[in-house]
Amino acid sequence: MSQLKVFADQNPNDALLDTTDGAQIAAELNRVGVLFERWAAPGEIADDATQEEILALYQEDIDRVKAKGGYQTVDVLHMVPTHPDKEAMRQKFLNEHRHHEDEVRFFVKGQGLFCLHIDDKVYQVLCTRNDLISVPANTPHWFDMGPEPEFTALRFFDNVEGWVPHWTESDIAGKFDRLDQL
Ligand SMILES: CSCCC(=O)/C(O)=C/O
Ligand SMILES: [Fe+2]
Ligand code: NI
Repeated sequence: MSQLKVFADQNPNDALLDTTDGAQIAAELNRVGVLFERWAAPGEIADDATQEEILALYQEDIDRVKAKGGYQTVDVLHMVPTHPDKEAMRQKFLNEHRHHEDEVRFFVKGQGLFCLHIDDKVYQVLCTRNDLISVPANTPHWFDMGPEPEFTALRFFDNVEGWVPHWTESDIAGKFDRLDQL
């Protein structure tokens, strides 16, 4: 189930808000410029569905998001607990970073924890199946896929280079709970 926890950035132990209500999650995030949507499932997706099949299933929504945000490319990131580089990939996303473009992700399957550092707050957003999140460009954030990652996500990019991080060098991410500690 999707979840939002909000913390003061200096106090990782006491959540100011903890909700699983989709409308409240969207409203709280919208207040700080983050888009959160829950999409209707397009039907069952086979475990062995190809990237092309997944993109075709969501073509209408993809076209809408691309047109609205001016995104050029979309890819499908598929993570499984048996991925040989899962620990290295987890560590990479776990360091606080920014992108010079919006971070727009849609969860086709599985889950992941986005942690957004906005002003003096940290917004921990557990995204699950059918969730879209759009984080404005240059927002400091980190992401935890957990020790046994399992998700399929659409990633929208406004450039052809794809994923480009700019590390903040802050150690804040290490002070907050991870996906396996929620
Ligand atoms: C769910 S897509 C992988 C995470 C990612 O691309 C990112 O930038 C996390 O901050
Ligand atoms: Fe990111
Ligand atoms: Ni930069």
